[in-house]
Amino acid sequence: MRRALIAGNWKMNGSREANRELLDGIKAGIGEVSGSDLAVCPPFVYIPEVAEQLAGTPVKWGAQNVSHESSGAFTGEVAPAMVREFGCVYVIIGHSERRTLYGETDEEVAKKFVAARAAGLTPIVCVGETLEEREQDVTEDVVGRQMDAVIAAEGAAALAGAVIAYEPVWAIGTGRTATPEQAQAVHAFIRQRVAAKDANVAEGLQILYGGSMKPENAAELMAKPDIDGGLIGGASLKADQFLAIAKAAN
Ligand SMILES: O=C(CO)COP(=O)(O)O
Repeated sequence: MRRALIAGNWKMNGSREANRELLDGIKAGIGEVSGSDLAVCPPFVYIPEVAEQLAGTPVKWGAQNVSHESSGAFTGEVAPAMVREFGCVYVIIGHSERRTLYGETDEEVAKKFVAARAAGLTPIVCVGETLEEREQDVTEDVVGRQMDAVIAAEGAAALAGAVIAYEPVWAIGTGRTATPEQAQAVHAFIRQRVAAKDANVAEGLQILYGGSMKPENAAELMAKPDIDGGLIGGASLKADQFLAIAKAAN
């Protein structure tokens, strides 16, 4: 039985004050959540403060991106070991916003995956198709290609303990969620893609859904056999909504 993971991707949102309020709210309600792992991924600058505020709670934290380099003349970049030093357990890799707005390629994502693992981080690798790709009926080609790049980097065994997030680009921040059936179909495809190389790793792999997941649709999505949690954007900025989604995973 795979454990559920509910991870909040705060994106470029928050302030010291807003973060404290959000985390206080999460901490106050955490007692009612059982059976699933919780994590938040704030912007880099807030990580040390978030780490202090979450120390000793069951909520883990992570980064939204890292460099594939470990140190050196890479202005503006942050190395995996640096976020690890501040207690990050997770790092989101290859979010569609990074792929589309910052030109991250499958190869770049694969390199970041390798670097994150080498630093002891758990990568949450994002994959997903655009609306145009779905309409052209090439969702499996796109997601298969994105998965293959990561699998090819170090072999399927490297996915043991990693996390995949299926985030259809057309569902992110749009209020338009994939139906549980649409999501399940792609999740099953992803698991199958890994199983073709390593059945054990595929069986244990946490595959999250992301894209307008809300308290109202979370239970239905996570009831599907291959949906093991959520990567939450907007709803992770409200303690009550984030907790309600976590409870829906119970
Ligand atoms: O991109 C997402 C999480 O990484 C999803 O964002 P929303 O939940 O705001 O649609």
